[in-house]
Order: sequence, then C-alpha cells, then structure tokens
Amino acid sequence: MTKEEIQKQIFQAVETVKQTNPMVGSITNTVTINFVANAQLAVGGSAAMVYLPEEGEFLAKASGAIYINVGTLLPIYEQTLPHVAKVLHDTGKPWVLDPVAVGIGSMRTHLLRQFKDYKPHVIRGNASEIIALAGLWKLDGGAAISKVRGVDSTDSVIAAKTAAVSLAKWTGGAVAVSGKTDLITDGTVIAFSYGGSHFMPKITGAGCSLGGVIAVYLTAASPFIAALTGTAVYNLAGTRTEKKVDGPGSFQIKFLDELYKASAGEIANNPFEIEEV
Ligand SMILES: Nc1ncnc2c1ncn2[C@@H]1O[C@H](COP(=O)(O)OP(=O)(O)OP(=O)(O)O)[C@@H](O)[C@H]1O
Ligand SMILES: Cc1ncsc1CCO
Ligand SMILES: [Mg+2]
Repeated sequence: MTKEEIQKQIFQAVETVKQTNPMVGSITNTVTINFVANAQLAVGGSAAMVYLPEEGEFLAKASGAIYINVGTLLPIYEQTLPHVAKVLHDTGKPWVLDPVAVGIGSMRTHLLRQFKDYKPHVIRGNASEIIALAGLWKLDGGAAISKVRGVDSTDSVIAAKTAAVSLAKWTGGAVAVSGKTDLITDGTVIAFSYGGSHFMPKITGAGCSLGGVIAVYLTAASPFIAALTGTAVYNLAGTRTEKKVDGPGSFQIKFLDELYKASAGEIANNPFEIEEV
C-alpha cells in the first residue's frame, strides 16, 4: 500500500464513522470509563459499557466492534472476559485489547494468557505492556512480565518494535504502541505516527480512550487502518490542544473538543511514515 492509498483509507474510515454513528461496546476500567465513552462519542461513535457476562455477549453481537481493557479487574471479569472473547472469536467480530498493567496479579495474567487463542484484531498498549504481553504469549521480542511496574510505560516505543511485529503476526491483526512517537504495525509494515502532547501522559486514560476510539474505527476499516486512524486523530488533537491550555486539567476537557472538530482530511494528513518490516 502506498502512503496515498493509506491516507485515502483513513479519510474513508473517519467519514464512515461520522456518517453511521456505529455502536461499540466496552468492558473497561473504572478509572477512565467516562473518558473512554466521551472520546468515542466525540469522534462520532456510540458507546455502551457493561460488566456482566450476559450483557457482554449481547454487546458483542449488537456492536460493530468491542473494546476490552483489563485495567481494574473485579471478580466478575473472570467469567465475563473469557466468555465475551470466545463469542467475539467465534463470530469473527473485531475487537481491541488493551492489556493494561499486564503482570500485576494472577487473575490478570491468567485472563491475558487466555486471550492468545482468541486473537484480538487490534492490541493497543504502551511499550512496556506490549513487550510484557509478547513475553506472556512466548513470542519474539517479549520479556518477563515481572518487569512491569504499573500502568505507566518504562520502555521506549522503539524497544517494543519486535514484540509488536510478532504479536501482529500471531493475531493476523494490528498492534499500536503508544508513546511520544506511536508505532503501528500489521506485521508486514510499520507506521510511525507523529504529534501528541507532553500533557497526554499527565492525564489518565489517554491510552484507554485511544483504544476505545480505535474500536470505533474498527467498525469501518481494517485493523491496521483503524489503529493508524485512531492514533492520527489523537496525535492531531493532542498537538492542537496543547496550544490552548496551561495544564492537564484543561487539557483533558479541550482535548475532547479537538477530537470532535478534527476533519477526515486533517486526520488523513497528520504526519506519518511507513517502513517495511
Ligand atoms: N511524550 C509524549 N508526547 C506526545 N504524545 C504522547 C506522549 N506520551 C504519550 N502520548 C500520546 O498519548 C496517547 C496515549 O499514550 P500513552 O502511552 O500515554 O498511553 P497509556 O500509558 O496506555 O495511557 P493510560 O493507561 O493512562 O490510558 C497516545 O496518543 C500517545 O501518542
Ligand atoms: C490509573 C489506572 N489504574 C488502573 S487502570 C488505570 C487507567 C490508566 O491505564
Ligand atoms: Mg494504558
């Protein structure tokens, strides 16, 4: 795919979402659940959050795509997550996995290990999470999960390149690694997406909501294009918001306005580079 072809597909994904208001269900953490829903609405999607197995199954069938984020686990998730992931896998419904804080606790480890066979269409995380998930799944570029400190990254995006490529090859989907420069790969090509703001790691949920927004675009595009489109709108909106605010509090609010205002042409033109794996 040439750069122009990729830009055309990004444009199309954004336009389709704005025109169709696709429903995307989420099972996500309680810290950032409201911000995830607001970001999904701002780009043109429709949001619904649930906790229970039966309701997750309902959403998996009724939604165009699903977002699963393991940030704050509760006992019910031990039933909900494998059940919903199996429904998604069996029905071929696209979904995004955010393996937040992989390495904390045995339940998180057990659930994330199970997801290997359900092959999420997009895996989105910061560099440390991507390296740790590849380690948990025993893929190239992975490292022991014991190195993860919490929800924030301690590794550079480029250090996660091999892990991202091997995860994408395993799932047949795409992987998005967030950081100062974002890396998106489908296992054959790598895109580097530029922009964002130094305020983004100073608010909670920039990454979580990016995952939710990628799920919205996944209703209208391939995993690679959806991941690149979500990342591009985040980088564009982040750059624009930074110019208008003087701290993380106002950043969080104004960022939603910039997500809402970004046009398909502006998102497709946000700077990115492509290289072969
Ligand atoms: N230093 C930075 N400069 C510019 N943009 C950044 C920077 N760090 C992160 N971002 C942007 O912030 C967004 C979220 O990435 P981040 O790596 O902070 O996710 P995360 O650690 O999973 O966040 P959370 O778990 O709090 O939701 C991405 O769009 C990314 O491009
Ligand atoms: C801070 C935090 N703790 C668990 S999930 C979460 C949101 C960012 O990943
Ligand atoms: Mg995160």
